[in-house]
Parts: sequence; C-alpha cells; structure tokens
Amino acid sequence: MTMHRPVAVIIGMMGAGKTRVGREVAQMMDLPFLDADSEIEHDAGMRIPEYFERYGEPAFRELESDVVLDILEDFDGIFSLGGGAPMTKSIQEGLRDYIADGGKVVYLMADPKEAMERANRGGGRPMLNGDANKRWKRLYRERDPVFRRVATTHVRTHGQTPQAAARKLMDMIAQRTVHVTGATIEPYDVSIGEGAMNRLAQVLGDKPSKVALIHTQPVQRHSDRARTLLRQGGYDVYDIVIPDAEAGKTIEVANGIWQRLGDEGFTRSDAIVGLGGGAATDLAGFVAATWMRGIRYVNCPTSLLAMVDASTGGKTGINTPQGKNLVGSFYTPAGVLADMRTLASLPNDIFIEGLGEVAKSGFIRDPEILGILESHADELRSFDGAKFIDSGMKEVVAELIERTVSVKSYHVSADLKEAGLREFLNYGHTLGHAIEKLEHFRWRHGNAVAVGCVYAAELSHLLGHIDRDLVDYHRSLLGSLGLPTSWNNGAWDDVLALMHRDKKARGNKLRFVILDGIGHPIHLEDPPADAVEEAFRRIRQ
Ligand SMILES: NC(=O)c1ccc[n+]([C@@H]2O[C@H](COP(=O)([O-])OP(=O)(O)OC[C@H]3O[C@@H](n4cnc5c(N)ncnc54)[C@H](O)[C@@H]3O)[C@@H](O)[C@H]2O)c1
Ligand SMILES: O=C(O)C(=O)C[C@@H](O)[C@H](O)[C@H](O)COP(=O)(O)O
Repeated sequence: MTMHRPVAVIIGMMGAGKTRVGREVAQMMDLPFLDADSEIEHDAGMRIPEYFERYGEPAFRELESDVVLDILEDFDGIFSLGGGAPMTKSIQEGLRDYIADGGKVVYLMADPKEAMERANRGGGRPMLNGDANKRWKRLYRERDPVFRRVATTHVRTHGQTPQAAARKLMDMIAQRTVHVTGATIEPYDVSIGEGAMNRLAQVLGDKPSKVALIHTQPVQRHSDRARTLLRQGGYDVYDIVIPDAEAGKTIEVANGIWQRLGDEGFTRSDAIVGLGGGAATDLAGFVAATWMRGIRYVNCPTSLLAMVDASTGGKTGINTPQGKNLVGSFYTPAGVLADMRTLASLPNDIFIEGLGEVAKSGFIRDPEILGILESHADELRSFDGAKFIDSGMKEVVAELIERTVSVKSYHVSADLKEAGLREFLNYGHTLGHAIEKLEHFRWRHGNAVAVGCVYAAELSHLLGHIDRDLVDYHRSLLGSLGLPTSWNNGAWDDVLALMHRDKKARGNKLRFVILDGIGHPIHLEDPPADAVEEAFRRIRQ
C-alpha cells in the first residue's frame, strides 16, 4: 500500500497566516488544502473553544495529535497545523518520520506584531484567554525555538501580502534537497531551486554576527541579493570582491582576505559566504577552512558547474605555479544554496562547460543522467539564461543538478578525504587539469574535463576494459552538448610531467580512474607507458 504524504506541512504562531497563506499556496500549486483545526472541529463535532472548555487542554492535545498523525500518513496536499501542535511530543515524532521520508515542514515566520494583532482579532483562541498580548508573547518565547528546530525550512513573511508570502513558500516547497551525511561529516543540505538563497540566514544560524560575503564581480547582482538577505537576518556584512575565475584561486588573494578578516575582527563564531562560480566557492571554502583553523561557511553557487560539483563535498583550495588545486583542505560547508534564479545571467559557454561535470557523473555512476542529456542535447546546447527561468528546461536542469549532486554526495559521504571511492569523481581530471594548466586556464575546467573523459575512455578501451562503442558514445554525447572532445596543443612530455603531479599519483607511479563499463569506474595503477601515450595521441584528432 502506498502512503500519501503531504507535499508540505506549515507551522507557525497563532496569527502568522498559516491557513490563509496555505490555502493560497495550495491553489497556486493546484493541490488540496487541509487545516488541522478545521479537521479537529469536524471530528469533535464542536468548535475548539467549546472543546477546550468542556474537556481541557490535555484532551484537546490528544485529539489534535490523533488527527494530525492520521493526516500526515494519508494526504497529498498542503497541510497547516494549529499554533501549538508542534509542541506535542507525538506530533514532533510524526513530523520527524515525515521529514525522514522527504517531507517539508515550513515555519511561517510572520512579524510578531502583525501576527499578534491578527491572532487577537475575532477571538475564539482559548490559548489567548486573559491578557492576549502577554500570553501571545509568552507562547512565542516558548514556541519559536521549537518551531525553528522542528522545521526544515523557515520562511519570513514580514510585511508581505498573503499572495507574495504564498509565492515565496511555493518556491521553497518546490525546492529539491540532497542531504550530505557520513561518519566523518557534520551533515548538511544542498538546496536546489528558485529562491534557495532565501535560506541563507537559516543555514548560517544565529551564532555568527559578522559575515564575509566573498564573490566575483560578474555575479554582483546576486551578491547584492545575498547582502540584503544577510542584513535582514541581522548580520554585519563585509563585502569582499575577488579577482574572477582562476585568478581568484591564489595565495595572494587568500592572504588579502585573511588580512581583511583580521582587520575587521572576525572571530571563530563568525562566518563566510562564498558566492559565484566554482573558483569563488573553492577560494571562499579555503579561507573558511584556514581562518582560525576553521569557521562556518555556506556556499551559494551561481554557475552550473559550481551547483553540480564545486560547491559540495568540501574540497577547497587554490592553485600554485606548479599546478591546479595543489594546496587546500577537505572542509565541509554548513550548507549549499543552489539558487537557480542566478542561472538567468549565466553565459551560454559557461553553462555548457558545467555539462562536462554532469556527463562525468553519468559515466561513473548514474546512466539516467546520460539519458536526460541525450534527450535534451539541443535545448541544453542552446541554453539562454534570459529565457531559462520561464522555460520547460528549468525542471530538466533541476533534475540534472539534483542527480549530479547526489552522485557527488554518494562518494563524499563514504570517503570525505579521498582514500579510494571518492577518487572516482576525478574521472577525466588527470588529463583535464594538465590541459587547464598548459592552456594557462584559458580553457574552462568543464571543457578540459570533457576531453579528459574521452582520454580516460580511450585508455579504458586500450587496456581491454570497455568496447569501442562506449568510447564513441563519449565523443558523440559530449560533442552533441557543445563540449570539446579533442585537444591539439601541448607537448606530450609536458602533459606527462603534469599528470605525475596529479593528486592521485603515488611516488613516480601514475594512477587514473577509468571505466569498466557505464557506471562502473575502477582504479588504474601504474599503467603501461605506451597505452598512456597512445590514448593521448587519440584525442589529438
Ligand atoms: N571543489 C570541488 O570539488 C570542485 C569541483 C569542480 C570544479 N572545481 C573548481 O571550480 C572551478 C570552475 O568553476 P566554474 O566553471 O564555475 O568557473 P568559474 O568560477 O571560473 O566561473 C566561470 C565564470 O562565470 C562567472 N559566473 C559564475 N556564475 C555566474 C552567473 N550566474 N552569471 C554570470 N556570470 C557567472 C564567473 O564569475 C566566472 O567569470 C575550477 O577552479 C575548478 O577547479 C572545484
Ligand atoms: O570532489 C571531488 O573529489 C572531485 O574530484 C570533483 C572534481 O570534479 C573537481 O574538479 C575537483 O576539484 C578536482 O579535485 P582535485 O583533487 O583533482 O584537484
């Protein structure tokens, strides 16, 4: 028997607008709506104040718990709870199970003054009998910390119309979430969807008072939005603009930020937000990992590549003159907010580059990704940010992001520090990083990885692990997405020297990730020198 679960459960203080906003959301999403209090009155056959008077609060809470738990297991719409419901232990347990099943509990945070006035209007609230304002405030002090803990999402609706609040809620509900956990990881979520950035204050929490917002200039308009959200959240915001792309991933840039954090008096309880492409989130993470030996950080990726790969997993770092990402740390973020609205300003070539890492994840673990890429290759290749948000492609891209982040999460959760399994995420990177370096980073990372995947496929074939069809499939799929599949620059000796500096190499032995079939990566230790060179010859068409 399949269990129906609510699409979202709304909680909040009396007068927060749960019923009004919940009804709007349900209408916008074309879903049924249920209000717990109405259902209780229906079951009890009387109004709640009357029930309270006759049987008292404990009996009411019992009935409320029965009604809520039943609905949590057999309703697939928007469900709003009574103000005090989340304080009952059995309901908290029911909500925990619901969340574990993928459910979303939204805490509607209205302006206390507005909510209090609304709650007082019309009467009929037994919990506010006597001095209503005083009682409301006392309940707020008791309930607010519990609501924050119980909910998966906090939505502030201060000063908004019910329609605007409902639209905000709908964006939050429509979001996809990938949980990253693991024995050695403080768990965190990757939130994917329009408006994901609205969760910034929730993810940063209330410990930091200062937040350094590290970003590049091309994403200024998105960092303006982040700054507004941070200020609304009550943080002191320090804007730090870094040089764009790989020019930002240097020790000099990191040093400049360390100096700034020192000057501004950043302590261990303060935090960093990295906003931009993968280069910005790599650098921001590195600064967060090193400042006072580690402070909280949240990533807001704005390029496809950063959303699917760089912002998650905790590989942070900078380049050195000798090579890519040679200095860094494994240091996990407190959360990742992949706000798909930011893709509206992403240039076509940078979007396409991100597809390189998406395809890589398909080759190593999730063939469904390859199917989606194949079916939508034309639309993906002609990505136009300005039209994207209102196009049908939004859901396709959201699906690709969620699947690719899930592939990343699978590897990272089991092997944060890359002792073995995580190395599979490096498919295509041994040659890819060498190309980037030899091209003085004028080649984008995802493009270099695409060529690197073809190279690794050729190597897999030369050593008898996969047939030629799979190598050809690499070329045709990547090519259909507008990604490069060959590279004609650079001397073999230089390439080989750089591949020896790859982090997978051990001593003077090269190590690669190759395929034994689609979705079956394997390690290749110290391969024959002629195969390594012949595979290189084959990508120089
Ligand atoms: N840490 C990891 O696990 C990991 C994984 C993959 C890649 N990376 C790193 O990520 C970097 C590549 O990331 P990238 O492809 O995002 O490149 P990038 O960070 O260089 O960004 C590419 C360009 O796009 C701009 N940009 C980003 N978002 C934009 C937006 N919404 N609108 C307009 N412009 C925007 C950037 O400012 C930059 O000019 C490389 O340094 C790579 O090594 C790290
Ligand atoms: O997360 C990982 O692990 C990866 O290898 C993901 C790669 O896609 C990414 O490009 C990463 O930055 C490469 O790291 P490096 O250790 O090869 O520098």
